[in-house]
Amino acid sequence: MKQPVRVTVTGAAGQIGYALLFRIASGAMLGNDQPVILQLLDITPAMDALEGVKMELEDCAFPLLADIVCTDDPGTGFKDTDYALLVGARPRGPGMERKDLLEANAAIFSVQGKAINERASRNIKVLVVGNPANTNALITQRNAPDINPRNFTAMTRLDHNRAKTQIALKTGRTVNDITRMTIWGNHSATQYPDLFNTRVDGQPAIGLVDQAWYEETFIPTVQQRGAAIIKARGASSAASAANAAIDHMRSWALGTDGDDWVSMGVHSDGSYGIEEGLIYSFPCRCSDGDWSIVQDVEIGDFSRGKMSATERELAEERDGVKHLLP
Ligand SMILES: NC(=O)c1ccc[n+]([C@@H]2O[C@H](COP(=O)([O-])OP(=O)(O)OC[C@H]3O[C@@H](n4cnc5c(N)ncnc54)[C@H](O)[C@@H]3O)[C@@H](O)[C@H]2O)c1
Repeated sequence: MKQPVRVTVTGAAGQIGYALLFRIASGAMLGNDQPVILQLLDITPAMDALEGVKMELEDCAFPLLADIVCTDDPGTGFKDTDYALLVGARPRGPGMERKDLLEANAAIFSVQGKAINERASRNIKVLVVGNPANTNALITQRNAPDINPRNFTAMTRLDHNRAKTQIALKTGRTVNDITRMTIWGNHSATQYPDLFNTRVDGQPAIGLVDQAWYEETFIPTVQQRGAAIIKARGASSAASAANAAIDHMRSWALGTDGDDWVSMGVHSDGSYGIEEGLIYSFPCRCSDGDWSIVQDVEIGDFSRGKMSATERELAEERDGVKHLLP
């Protein structure tokens, strides 16, 4: 049996946490041979609820679950941790402007970045789920200057999975037939799901649908899916978000399949002309616990316009919290 690794989950008492922790403990994220120690971080008022989640985890008698730590102290939550899923975030309250939301989250993620810098494993892999995910990831990264900036990522895998299913449904195939999906940019309504490079059974997806459906139905459906779920369910997506977080970390830790790729919000190195340093979603392949941006993906004028729009939004979000970045 391998040595246990430490996995920190913030916002562990929330609804995504509830859909996430049991799957991490069962081996779905890091494999059936990898024991885990769960380090669960939430705020003080959530400690009773978190204790209840811990009791349920214990009651599952998961063979891979080596220990559970519950805490409201970031220093304890991130101590020696190998993987961190930053789910807890401040939701938008009534009358709250976008700027207020960015600032409230900047406060949370700067504290967590500092704790990661001081306490976590130097090889930590960080996934930010809490919104605005890309900018929260940037804030966390900037507050952890001793850790490689490539170790901080933001989740666009839910958008990626949504887009795969939408094109599979349209073309009468299954998700197994869909490869090379890409979500470019921000996890927001400006994200750009690219069908020019997606393959359906090896054929370019764009050739199987008409441009009007692509622009007027597919793109808005993927971009607005989160809002559609809130409207239908009366609560935001939780199980599908948890599933995407598992997929993201599993791909990063254990690798992507063959010549397929996945979408990850990662530190831009200037690829495709995207401003260096932004946390931007690119097509990525993973192996040996590392990711790389897939190069030479075809970019036409339509894609370029959409990629630039979502890049501009990310630059604006960053500028909105500039005074809070070290
Ligand atoms: N990237 C994506 O695709 C995606 C998808 C769905 C949801 N989300 C985001 O994920 C986040 C969590 O969603 P949820 O439905 O689980 O929300 P939730 O309100 O059910 O749970 C959030 C939890 O975070 C905790 N929390 C708040 N501040 C904290 C802090 N400073 N430290 C630790 N914990 C803290 C809260 O106490 C709560 O338990 C939201 O920001 C949501 O917008 C992202």
